[in-house]
Amino acid sequence: MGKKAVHFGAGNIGRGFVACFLHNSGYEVVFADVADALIDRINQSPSYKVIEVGSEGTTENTITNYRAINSKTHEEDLVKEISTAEVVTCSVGPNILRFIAPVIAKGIDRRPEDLEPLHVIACENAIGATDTLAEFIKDPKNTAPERLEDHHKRARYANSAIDRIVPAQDPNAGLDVTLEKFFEWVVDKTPFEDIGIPEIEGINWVSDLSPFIERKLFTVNTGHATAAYHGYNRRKRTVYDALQDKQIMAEVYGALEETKNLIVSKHGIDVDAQEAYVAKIIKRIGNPHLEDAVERVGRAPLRKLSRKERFIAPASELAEKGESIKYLLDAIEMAFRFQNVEDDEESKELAKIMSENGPEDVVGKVCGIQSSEKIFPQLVEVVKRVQDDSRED
Ligand SMILES: NC(=O)c1ccc[n+]([C@@H]2O[C@H](COP(=O)([O-])OP(=O)(O)OC[C@H]3O[C@@H](n4cnc5c(N)ncnc54)[C@H](O)[C@@H]3O)[C@@H](O)[C@H]2O)c1
Ligand SMILES: O=P(O)(O)OC[C@@H](O)[C@@H](O)[C@H](O)[C@H](O)CO
Repeated sequence: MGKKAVHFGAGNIGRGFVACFLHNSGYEVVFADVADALIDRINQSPSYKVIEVGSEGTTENTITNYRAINSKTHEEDLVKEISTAEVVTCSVGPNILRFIAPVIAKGIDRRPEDLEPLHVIACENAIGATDTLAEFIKDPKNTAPERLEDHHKRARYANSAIDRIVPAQDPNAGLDVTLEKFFEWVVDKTPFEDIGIPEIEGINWVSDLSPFIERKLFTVNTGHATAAYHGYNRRKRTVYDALQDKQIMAEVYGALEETKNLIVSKHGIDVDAQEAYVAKIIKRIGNPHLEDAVERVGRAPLRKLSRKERFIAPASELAEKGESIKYLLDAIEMAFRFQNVEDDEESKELAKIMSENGPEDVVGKVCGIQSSEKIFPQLVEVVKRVQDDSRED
């Protein structure tokens, strides 16, 4: 039997990056998703294309050898697939991990004793996403407590950092995915050391993931979101359009200068290396060949304004050290102004929270920051300004 991987979330990063790398490494990919039309299309199309675009030209990769299963309506079929797969990956969004955990738990529980443990790698923009998924899987609601003692013989969990810009796709593109050429997929190898790492070409296996995920989230995603939120508030359509505005570009540089101070001091990363990384990221997010709408990059503002995320995590740590966070606060203000955006439930929920709570409560509820923390009064000022402006409108 050939190698098999189950991938949850057949969306942009799922089809365009994770499944592409699994396929190129010889895996059959079983997609698990909940969108019927997408599942039907996958099962009816023997191949799709991954199209890399950039200043160096365009290259195409053809992906084959896959199937798709609806994880809601065909749970038993999926449990069987998971029980015999070598790898389970996911790119569903950090808030969806709790919903995919039950079926993965059942698949793990059913795993035959003669198989190596399942390798589980969550590919989300979040610190410790695989740990979060593992906690849901091991929750007594999903795995019987008496099965936990030897659970490690059936599954192992490795955190990862995944980086490749995949914009929302043209609705007429079918399953094809257009994305940037650059990619980085870094995975913690330590949970797999005694059982062997899965052979997936392109993964950088490391012993300490923390510098990689923080550098990625607090540079790529902080810069990206800064451009998107300023861009949205100045009626720019794409991140590229936003970066053509000199003031927005200055805000992005400013925010990344601030996070650089944290990344360099916290992880011992060389200043020159971080500056080169920042320059490369600004070029990547400003890729004129990617039509990356500010609404996609700014999506889910409650998640992006939460405690461990791209703005509040670095800004709160910098504030505790007495360092400047002016540009991060500007971006946070723009994120609080990202309200009632079409098709973005969190932006609607944000508007509701802003209209029903005082600024101190908003900072606690949305950012998870306590009044004893140094950043608290600065965040309260930001929220108050946004609330005052909405009342005037
Ligand atoms: N797009 C990018 O540039 C990029 C890059 C790196 C990381 N990521 C991360 O990857 C994740 C997915 O992002 P995306 O851009 O691919 O989003 P997307 O919306 O294109 O894809 C998400 C997919 O998950 C599916 N899904 C939703 N609920 C599900 C469930 N309960 N079970 C199974 N599938 C379910 C959706 O139907 C959709 O197909 C996010 O965490 C994102 O931060 C995205
Ligand atoms: O996926 P999100 O919502 O966490 O963030 C939006 C973008 O910044 C993100 O998808 C980037 O394109 C990606 O992280 C690049 O690696």
